[in-house]
Parts: sequence; structure tokens; C-alpha cells
Amino acid sequence: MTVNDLARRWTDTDPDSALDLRLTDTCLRDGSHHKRHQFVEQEVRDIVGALDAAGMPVIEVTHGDGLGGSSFNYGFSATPEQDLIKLAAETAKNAKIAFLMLPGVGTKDDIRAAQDNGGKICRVATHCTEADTSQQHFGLARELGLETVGFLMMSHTQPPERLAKEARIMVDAGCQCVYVVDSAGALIMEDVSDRVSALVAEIGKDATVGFHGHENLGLGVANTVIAARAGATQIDGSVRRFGAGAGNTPLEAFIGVADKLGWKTGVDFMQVVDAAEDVVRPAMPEECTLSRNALMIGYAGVYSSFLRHADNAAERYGVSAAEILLEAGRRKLIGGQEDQLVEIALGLKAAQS
Ligand SMILES: C[C@H](O)CC(=O)C(=O)O
Ligand SMILES: [Mn+2]
Repeated sequence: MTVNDLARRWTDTDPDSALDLRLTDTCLRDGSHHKRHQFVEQEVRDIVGALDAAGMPVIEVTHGDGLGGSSFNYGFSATPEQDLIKLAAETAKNAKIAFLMLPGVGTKDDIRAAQDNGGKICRVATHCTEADTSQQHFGLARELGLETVGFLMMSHTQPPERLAKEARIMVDAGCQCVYVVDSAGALIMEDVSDRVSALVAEIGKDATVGFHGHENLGLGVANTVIAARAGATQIDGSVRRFGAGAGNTPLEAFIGVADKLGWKTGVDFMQVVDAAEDVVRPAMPEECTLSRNALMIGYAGVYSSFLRHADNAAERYGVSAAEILLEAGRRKLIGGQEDQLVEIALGLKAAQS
């Protein structure tokens, strides 16, 4: 199905329908990669306060690699994530606070602690062929009365039918919304709608479908629009693109687009634009840009959070981060294999001498 077919299908079936979307801002979780996990309490208070006032319904707060991510492998947090979750929950008047966990990085006790600290939505992320590792975590989260979301990471690596099967595993385990997660920002338009449509066909009667985009090929907003047209009703992004790699779908831009299309998000465009400029930008170490290395990530299909690790290894061994990332793409590395970036850098250094 082409983009035009999809647009036509959407307008033909219900010309006056306004899509009703639920947005999640993830700058306090995905942005943690960009900030090398150095958020401090005042930043969380300010960002949650501003996004909540603008009407953002869900705000995700956790170490970039999820609960328990603060470690030698992924990078230590400046402030314990459970303190940040608690502060976010105390600050938000209306927004629900979500937290992310990766089985094997976080534990069930971390989920319990996040709930005790005010987290309401448990998002469990697995590599997109490993949904079965999330089963017990969804079971626990539902038992605790938490809302549940599943993340199929690196969704560009698998065809739509395979993703749909993995989504079914998550839903059968208690997941209420499964996201197509474009961790590398490598999906291009119909790649997104094909995957979202496949999930809607498989799980649409039992759960909702979401989309999480990255900007590494400059397609965050366009991909998110086409995901919504294909049936994704939960949408991730980060105000000011504050996320890993070139960042996430810039939510304020998407909200403006949604307004112009007559879609409902419940977020005030003017207020979120001000929050982006006046509150979120000052908390960022630098803008998230389509730098050479971020572009390599999208082009080679590499996990966005590898950007900082590749930067570190490149600097340490005096080699090119772009080459490290291209080789990571050739090796099809996935999250958790960050240590191989060092091995690649050592190989490049040896080849130089
Ligand atoms: C743990 C990852 O950073 C999750 C994510 O945001 C992605 O895969 O993209
Ligand atoms: Mn992400």
C-alpha cells in the first residue's frame, strides 16, 4: 500500500473523523542518553511542570536504558532514577508518569519501587524478536494494577508479519499497547505503515498500537503521521527532539501538524512550543542534530543510543565514530552489545597502525 492509498483509505472511510491520539513525551528517558544520564532534580521538576501544564498526557522518566540502567555498561545516573520518578509524580497534576524497563537490565523489584514512587505506566522493552522475555514482567505489572506498554525495539530489522507475532506474545502476557519502535530511525514511510497495519490486524481487537520514532534520517514527524494514519493511537516523541541519536520525533512539531490535520492530542501547541524553547532546551547539553554520526545510525540501522558510546570509543582510541557505527550496522548489533563498539574501535586502531 502506498502513502497515497493510505491517505485515501483514511479519508474515504471517514472523512470527518478526527484521530484521537495519546502522546507520551520521553525526553526525560530517551533524552537521558543524549544527556549521558545526568538529569538533576530541578530539570525534572521544570520539564514535568511545563509539559504537564501544556496538557501532555504521559511523561516517561527513567535512565535511558530503563530501570536499573545506571551501570558501568550503560553509564551512571547523576541522580537515582527512582528519586526522579518520585519527583515527577509529585510534580505532575494531570500527566501520568511512565517508566521503562528492559528484562535483564531492570528487575521486578525495580517495577515495584517505580510504582511505589508514583509511576503508573510500565513500559517493557525487548529486542523485536524476543517478546517472550517480557512475559513475567507484564504479568507482574498487571497484577500490580499498572497500565502496560510493550516496546518492540529495532523494528526495522524484522518484517511486519514477524513483528505482529511478537506483538501477540506481549498482548497474551498482559500488554495493553504494543509499540513499533524505530530505535535506529531507519524506517521509511511505508516501512512504518506496513508494520503498524500488521500489528493492528493482529492485536487491534485486544490492545492498541503505538509508534516511537527517531530522527536519524529526518523522518520523525512524517513517519509518525503515517503511523497514526495506519492506526497507531499512542505516539511517542520528545519535545525539542531531546532523545538518542538525532533525537526523537519532535513532539511540538507533531502537535502542530496534528492541529492542522484536525487530530486531537489534548496538548496546547503554543504552550508546548514555549516549553520546548524556554524549559527543555536549557536542560539539553546541545541540540539533537542530523550530525554525520546520527545520519550513519539511520543509514546503517544502528541503535540510536550507540551514538554516545561510539563517541567515547572513537575519542579514546583515536578512530572515526562514523566508521564504528557503520561496522556496528554490518554486525547487526543490538542493545546490550555496547561493549562490541570498543572492540570495533580497537580493530580500526589496529588497522590504522
Ligand atoms: C532502551 C532504548 O533506548 C529504548 C528506545 O527508546 C528505543 O529503542 O528507541
Ligand atoms: Mn528511542
